[in-house]
Amino acid sequence: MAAADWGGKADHLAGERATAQFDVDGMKVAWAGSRHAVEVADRMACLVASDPVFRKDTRTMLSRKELFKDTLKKAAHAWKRTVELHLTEEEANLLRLYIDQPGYVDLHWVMFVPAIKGQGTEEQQKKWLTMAYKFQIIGTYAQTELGHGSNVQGLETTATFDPSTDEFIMHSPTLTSSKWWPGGLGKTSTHAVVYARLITEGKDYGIHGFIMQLRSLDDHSPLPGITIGDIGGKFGSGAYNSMDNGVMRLDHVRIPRDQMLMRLAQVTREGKYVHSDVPKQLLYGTMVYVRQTIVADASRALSRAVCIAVRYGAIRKQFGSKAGGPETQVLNYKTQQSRLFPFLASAYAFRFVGQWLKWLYTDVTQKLESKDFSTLPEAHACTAGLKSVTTSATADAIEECQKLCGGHGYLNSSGLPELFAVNLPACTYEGDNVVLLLQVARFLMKTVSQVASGKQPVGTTAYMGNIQHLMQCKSVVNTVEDWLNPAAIKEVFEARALRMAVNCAQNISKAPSQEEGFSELSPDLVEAAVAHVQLIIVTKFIEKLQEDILGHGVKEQLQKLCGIYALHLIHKHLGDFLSTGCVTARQGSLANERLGKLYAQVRPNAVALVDAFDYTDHYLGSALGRYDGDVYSALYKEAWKDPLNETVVPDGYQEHLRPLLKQQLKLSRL
Ligand SMILES: CCCCCCCC/C=C\CCCCCCCCC/C=C/C(=O)SCCNC(=O)CCNC(=O)[C@H](O)C(C)(C)COP(=O)(O)OP(=O)(O)OC[C@H]1O[C@@H](n2cnc3c(N)ncnc32)[C@H](O)[C@@H]1OP(=O)(O)O
Ligand SMILES: Cc1cc2nc3c(=O)[nH]c(=O)nc-3n(C[C@H](O)[C@H](O)[C@H](O)COP(=O)(O)OP(=O)(O)OC[C@H]3O[C@@H](n4cnc5c(N)ncnc54)[C@H](O)[C@@H]3O)c2cc1C
Repeated sequence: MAAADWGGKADHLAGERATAQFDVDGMKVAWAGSRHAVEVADRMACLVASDPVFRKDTRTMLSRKELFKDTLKKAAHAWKRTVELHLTEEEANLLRLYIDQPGYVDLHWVMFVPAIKGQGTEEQQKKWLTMAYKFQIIGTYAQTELGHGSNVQGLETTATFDPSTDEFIMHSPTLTSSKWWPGGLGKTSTHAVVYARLITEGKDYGIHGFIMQLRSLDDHSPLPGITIGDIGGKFGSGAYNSMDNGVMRLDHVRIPRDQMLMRLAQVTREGKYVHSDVPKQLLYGTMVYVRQTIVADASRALSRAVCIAVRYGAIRKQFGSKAGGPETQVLNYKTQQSRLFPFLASAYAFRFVGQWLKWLYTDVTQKLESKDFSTLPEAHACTAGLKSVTTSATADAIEECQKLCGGHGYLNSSGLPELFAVNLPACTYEGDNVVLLLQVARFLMKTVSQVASGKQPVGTTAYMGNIQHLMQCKSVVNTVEDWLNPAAIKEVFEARALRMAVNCAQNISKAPSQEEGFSELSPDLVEAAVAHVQLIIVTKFIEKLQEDILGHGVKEQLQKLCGIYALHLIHKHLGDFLSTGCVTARQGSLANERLGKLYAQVRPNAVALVDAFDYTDHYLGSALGRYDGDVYSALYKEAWKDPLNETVVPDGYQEHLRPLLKQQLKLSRL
């Protein structure tokens, strides 16, 4: 794919590609999940790259208004192409992904539609989804308010049932109850799933979802009683500013009773509140769904940053050998490798755990359909924990990739500033990462207490059942090579996670109350949750290696990357491993020694390993990460596109620069 995109020009990275010790096509399949996935992704990426409407090379130079209009244009064009080409859902999602510009359509497909699917009755789904699928209406997900985001139970918007008219009265009673942040709400959405406190017969039944029409389908003006607008510019140029995150206030707006999403609970014609026999946590189901997709987004964002930094690192040269030999590619510096290759390994690790999480989500959804709710807590903990750990690591890594690319990484044309700005909020949206890790910790504390009372844990906490062994085992690693053994790696990760969780549980039990103990111990609980989630990622990587993986040398490269992922975590969190007694200081330094050897083995494969992500130059959007490695010409060309270069003498010269220079000159002659 990328080779076609490159169009036969000189390949400055050809030497790098020639040193690869594995079949890149095979790796593309392992990365994408199947040959079919590679093929569809290629087709959609090419469709986007070859269409001038989807150009994005001057995006960071547009004003907010221009950028927003450009987003509307791209979204409309994408829909036109979807219809004309009869794209499948899979193809349409990929098309949207490769257009690579956040916009109202994300909220429509990723939150509005799933919220109705998950919380609407069959009748409601039929009515609303029929229109949503044809884009006759555009929807968003309006949950967060000015005063509350994390604490969903603290939302203030009210939905009061009026039996005299069979309607709900939707109202924002305070300034802090204004809806604040929903994407697409500001200027685009015609409808929303609005979360509000349901009040009927004088009683507050807490948060429920309601479908509301916000704007006229004739002239797009807000409906009576609705004040609506954009919340203002956000971090970075271009980036998330293409999205019209919005504010909305409701002044006693009436909607029919049947616009309450009634799968989980109903209000009868008389105003009686009736709860279905499903857990009330299903109200949060849309967030579980989206958190799962965000893990895949994180691996994609991280892999883009790594692709840019690896390719550029192979082109960029600084300093020669003392004997006056050729200059060194910065990728050959050991410090560069030890900073960058853990990100390369993490990109693969997050990709595979994301594929597994998608499977878990599908499995849980099928169980829910047959009224088996037993795996819901684990699905919540896994999606919350993996969303948190992968997005935090990705944001940090993109920032570090900018530094790995030196000064040029700081230019918009490197693609990294926008990538960072677009992915940074993933640490906050769909649940602040710390808040979500505390949810994981809550789940772990429950599991520890169940284990203590003799219950055998299952799924991702099954390892806790091996408590006798894991609480006292000592790692058997004795040589550098021993760290190649997946069982030895898994054992120390399991022991670390379990011991940290048990320590927390013991310390909480010493507190005057469970609640006080949990609050006091929350920093430790967050670390215990991270240890558990990292264990899941390591385990899923190891399990991936047990599958049939085709292609010469592909499995061997993945084994090395798995080793790097696990051992860099041991190195980074050595304090945890030492303090819980899972490894000794000597074993820690053996792990680091092994890591250095793995970096050296990955080095000749580095460029091919990022080629396997199969990104077009269009999608990558980086002068530094071009497939052909022609970095300097690209940087030079990009610079001239800047609006400042439209004139040789800048605007403002006559008013400000000339008088200053003239005045100083006059003074110097006095
Ligand atoms: C159509 C297909 C499309 C595919 C697309 C592919 C192509 C992709 C293309 C482009 C990619 C771009 C897409 C990116 C889109 C992203 C857009 C993002 C826009 C952002 C949206 C938002 O941010 S929406 C708002 C999100 N808000 C939050 O997340 C709030 C966080 N807070 C909470 O979740 C809760 O309040 C919290 C869990 C923190 C606490 O809740 P509370 O009720 O107080 O609960 P608590 O007492 O702690 O727990 C009670 C009980 O419930 C359990 N529980 C909590 N949450 C859940 C859950 N979600 N599921 C199940 N169970 C849950 C909890 O564990 C407790 O259990 P027990 O301990 O009592 O057993
Ligand atoms: C780009 C973007 C897009 C968004 N899109 C949408 C959307 O489409 N629809 C929608 O409804 N919302 C949306 N949101 C809102 C988002 O879901 C919330 O911002 C998010 O859930 C975090 O809530 P908050 O802003 O209230 O943070 P706060 O909870 O106020 O967090 C502030 C700080 O307090 C800490 N904190 C909070 N509670 C605890 C606790 N219990 N223990 C320890 N520390 C705590 C947090 O860790 C954080 O450091 C979006 C947000 C962003 C940034």
